[in-house]
Amino acid sequence: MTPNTNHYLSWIDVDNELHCEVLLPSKKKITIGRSEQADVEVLNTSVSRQHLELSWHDEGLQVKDLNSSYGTWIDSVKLPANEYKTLVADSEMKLGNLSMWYELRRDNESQEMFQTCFHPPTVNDEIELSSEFNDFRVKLLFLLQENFGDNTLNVQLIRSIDDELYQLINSQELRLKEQRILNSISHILNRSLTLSELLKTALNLVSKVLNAERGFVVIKDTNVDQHRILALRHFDQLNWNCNNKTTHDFSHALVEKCFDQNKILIIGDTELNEALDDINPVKQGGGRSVVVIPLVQENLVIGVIYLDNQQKSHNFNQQQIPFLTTFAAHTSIALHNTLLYKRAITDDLTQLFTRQHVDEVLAQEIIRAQRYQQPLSLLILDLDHFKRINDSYGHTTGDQVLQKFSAVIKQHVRECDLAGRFGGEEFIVILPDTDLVGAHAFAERIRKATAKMVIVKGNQNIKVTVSIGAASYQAQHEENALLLLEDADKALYQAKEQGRNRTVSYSGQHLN
Ligand SMILES: Nc1nc2c(ncn2[C@@H]2O[C@H](COP(=O)(O)OP(=O)(O)OP(=O)(O)O)[C@@H](O)[C@H]2O)c(=O)[nH]1
Repeated sequence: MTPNTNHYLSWIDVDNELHCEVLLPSKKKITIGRSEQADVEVLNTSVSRQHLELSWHDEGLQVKDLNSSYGTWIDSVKLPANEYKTLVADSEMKLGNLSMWYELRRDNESQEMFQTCFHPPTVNDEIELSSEFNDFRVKLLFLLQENFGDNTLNVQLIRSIDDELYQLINSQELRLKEQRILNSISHILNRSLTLSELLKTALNLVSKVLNAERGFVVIKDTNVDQHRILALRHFDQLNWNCNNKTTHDFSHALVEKCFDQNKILIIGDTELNEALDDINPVKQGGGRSVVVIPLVQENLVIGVIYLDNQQKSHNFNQQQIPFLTTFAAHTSIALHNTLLYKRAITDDLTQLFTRQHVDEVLAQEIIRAQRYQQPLSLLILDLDHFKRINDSYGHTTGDQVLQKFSAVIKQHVRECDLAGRFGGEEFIVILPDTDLVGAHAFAERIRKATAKMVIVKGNQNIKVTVSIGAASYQAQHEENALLLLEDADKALYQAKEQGRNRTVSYSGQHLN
């Protein structure tokens, strides 16, 4: 983690408001408590006025309980007061009876680090609600007994009214709790997330709410008519191959069924389900109780969430279907929006980012490089004599070359880099946190891999080379992305001039 990038703590309160506090670099410490003096004010009676301190250390985010009355727990272990403990992602933090989920994620587009704490409704609210309802129940029971409870029939009638009232209160409380969780989930999912972030977040949230041990999300990739796993939770890496339908893999079979049938499937106990005997679920790595949830767009299943609990029978049940249906609808809408956005910023032919998106990201990266004085480099890559390929083998083969070259770029970039098609046979790679020496070395790796690339056309092997211009952000560029692009372009021109199939780094000086 780089100390200069922005780090945020964000959380959603019971009124469904999203709050955000910048931690680093402006603030190294924040406090959570019930008083106005705390940086994060949480209104819950089991939270002390100054309850907890969060601070950044080299190892990451650390928590310290400030000698609170009701205590702080991380994953059910109580923290000793005034001692630091490193918080790992995906853990549950309890301040008194207020539960918060801690989640760490990096925003791929802005490269900023977010700390996300999500908390479901406070326990206190539910206690207050149920005690009010129960008070009413007791008073009603007393009144009925006093006025009508003089014979056995009436006593039985009063008891059955009370039973019904009790069931009603319980189910209303459950609905209320689910509604609040759904609101929070929808709020979180509607933040602009990348596809894999969105699916991981949805998977984590629904797993926590339903007490699922493991899960994964499969998405239908319409381009290649295949299913791809985009999020895994406590599952070993799965090799998903939808053509291999003969496999007796339990989870695969159920997910395929969900894709076909477009409905939520709940199996309370796989060992008791006779229809599944031949699959032998537990041995084949499936769970004891399982649920699969379709994500739907215009009546077509575009993805499936699989959840299971390996030990516990009936962890999932039919009463959860209304909750799951609404959850699936929220997630499907967020997924649809994310896919639309992804399509808009992706070049059809190469599946790299579009020029417009690259321009936007470059402008943000330049601002960040300037503000935090971090290195930033840029490559412009141009295939050599590409016109000859088109002229000799035709435009379709030219397109295949562009696709294969794009795949080479994709194989080499890191998660935080951004590769785009700049137009025609010209490409661009933005390299955050990389100086000119690093950018040159990276460019050379791509250049060499491109020279080894072979495109087979009939009995001919087509080979191409690439020329690359590299440039790095300098203070004199200020916030002007065009100046940096011009430097990289000048370097590319020199690479072409010097005979192609080479990388040139821009070495010119900028004068104020
Ligand atoms: N197949 C295909 N060709 C394209 C595409 N976009 C641009 N081109 C072609 O790419 C070629 C670029 O040619 P030039 O700009 O002369 O460059 P070059 O032949 O690569 O020569 P140098 O860059 O100087 O090494 C042109 O023939 C364009 O028609 C595309 O999407 N598909």
